[in-house]
Amino acid sequence: MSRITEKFNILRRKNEKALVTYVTSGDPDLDTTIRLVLKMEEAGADIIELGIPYSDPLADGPVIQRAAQRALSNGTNINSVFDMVLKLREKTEIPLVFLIYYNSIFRYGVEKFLDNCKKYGIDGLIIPDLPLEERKELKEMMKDYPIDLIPLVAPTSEDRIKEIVLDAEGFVYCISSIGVTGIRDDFKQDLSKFINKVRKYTDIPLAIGFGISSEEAIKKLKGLSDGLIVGSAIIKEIEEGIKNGNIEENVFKFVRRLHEAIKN
Ligand SMILES: O=P(O)(O)OC[C@@H](O)[C@@H](O)c1c[nH]c2ccccc12
Repeated sequence: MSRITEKFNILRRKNEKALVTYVTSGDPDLDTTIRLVLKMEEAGADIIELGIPYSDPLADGPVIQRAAQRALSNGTNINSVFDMVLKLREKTEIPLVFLIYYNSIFRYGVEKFLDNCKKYGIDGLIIPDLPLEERKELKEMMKDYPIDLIPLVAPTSEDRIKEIVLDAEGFVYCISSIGVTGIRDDFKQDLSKFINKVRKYTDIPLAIGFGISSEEAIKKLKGLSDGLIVGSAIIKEIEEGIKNGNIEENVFKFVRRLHEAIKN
């Protein structure tokens, strides 16, 4: 069983929801990313999404794009991220999920990439630009790897939802609304309808992401799914921290508040 599935099982037994937090690897540098992951875990994050910075991130909003720019400008690449993960894995067993564009995997070499994910202890992959066709191929290649391929599903037709979540592993990433990532917080009334539709076709845990940036939003949405994902709002805390020299403290306090909101 993957670390991700194990985590959701433990939480489910305690009747708790998962807090999933996102950071871009190498923003502002990889040593900080290590400390941030450990701080977020200490503050109560259950699963960590690690972004691999990419120059043409079509699903990313401006905040995450800025994070990628900072990471790329200090030379962060897939190999240096793997080195970082190796160091992280000496210190934590928290489930780690890569958020990576397919283009990057393809250029790196799919098999080499999967081998390294396994070797360094990456538990899942979220690939925003993976077409359904390539997905089948990748899925086939991944069957001997202990890595979950986590699908992204947006509000769309029921047939499409069914097809996307059919062979989901780890969790299903439910996109709260159409568009790019970013701070939004005005969720459509029919979000629960969409989540129920997804629920009809899979027993895998569901996590909602896109636009969740406050304790209020967490309280409003936590009843709908098994987990909630926060990205841009954390990057904003990092940006504040870059200005003030207290990145880790900012992120710790913010994630702690999100943790309180989701658990109570
Ligand atoms: O930033 P937000 O709105 O809080 O959404 C999470 C999101 O940033 C993170 O999961 C993510 C980062 N890059 C992505 C690309 C596609 C889908 C999701 C993502």
